[in-house]
Amino acid sequence: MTLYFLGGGNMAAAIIAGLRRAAYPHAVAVAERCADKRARLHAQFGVQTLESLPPQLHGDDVLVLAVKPQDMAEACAGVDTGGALVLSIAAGLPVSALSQMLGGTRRIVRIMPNTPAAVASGVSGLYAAEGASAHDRERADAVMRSCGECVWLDTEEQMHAITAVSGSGPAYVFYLLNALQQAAQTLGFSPEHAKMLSLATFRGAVDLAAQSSDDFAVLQQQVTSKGGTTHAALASLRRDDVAQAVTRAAHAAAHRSREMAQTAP
Ligand SMILES: NC(=O)C1=CN([C@@H]2O[C@H](COP(=O)(O)OP(=O)(O)OC[C@H]3O[C@@H](n4cnc5c(N)ncnc54)[C@H](O)[C@@H]3O)[C@@H](O)[C@H]2O)C=CC1
Ligand SMILES: O=C(O)[C@@H]1CCC=N1
Repeated sequence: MTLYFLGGGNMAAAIIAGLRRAAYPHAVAVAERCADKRARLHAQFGVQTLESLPPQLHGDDVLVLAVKPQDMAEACAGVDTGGALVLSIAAGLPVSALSQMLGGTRRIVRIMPNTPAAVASGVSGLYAAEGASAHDRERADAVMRSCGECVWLDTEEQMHAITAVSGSGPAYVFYLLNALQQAAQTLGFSPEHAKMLSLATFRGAVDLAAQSSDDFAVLQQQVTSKGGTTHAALASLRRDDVAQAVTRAAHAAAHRSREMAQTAP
């Protein structure tokens, strides 16, 4: 069995890094049209790289569709899956559209991973089409478990929500990290110290939250002295409606995912 990737960009590289760290036992090959990226993937991970997929895959192979949604129809044209299991990580593209692009195959699992897969700290939402067997689900789970946690979804509709929360989510965290770094610089720290302080604060808070049985709101209270500094900062965040802004951002992502599904070929 070979695990093929169609597209070797950011997300494919993150998954391959996770697979390598977890010593994934099967051969991995990447079809990537850009020669520079092929060379980088081969040098970094030792995977086989190809300009395009072989003329026909084997029934035991697994094909990961990892091109941008708008490139998917063109990339899939002429691909003969040979009955292989297809895993699509593309945002928005429904099983029905993917099946149509791949000559009617129903053996499809949709996956919404995230880039922390690269350090085995990812979380993936998975949804199995009706044509995928229990064994297919296990194989998809085995690929993504090597990159972090897996959450199986009951309906395809839930893919929009998981895309908005954990698929796009790392970008929200990097946005906030960057904002705290910028704030630290305006308070007089060098860029290096500002980066270290922001990162250590996020990491420490996440580690604490992960190891605590308290809700996030209780942990927040434990930092906040009456009339103190945190109280002043939180009052400012509330005035700026930051919690609502985060909700609006996640809903914008889910809305965009639905739009992409509606306009899929
Ligand atoms: N970047 C992220 O955080 C996440 C991305 N995704 C999904 O992953 C997919 C890929 O996204 P990225 O890796 O960010 O994009 P990317 O642009 O970094 O990678 C796509 C790669 O596909 C290659 N490609 C395009 N057409 C091709 C073809 N016909 N044959 C071979 N290679 C071809 C491109 O050269 C490029 O390297 C998208 O569908 C996206 O929705 C899902 C979850 C998270
Ligand atoms: O921005 C996107 O469309 C992709 C899907 C989730 C993260 N990146």
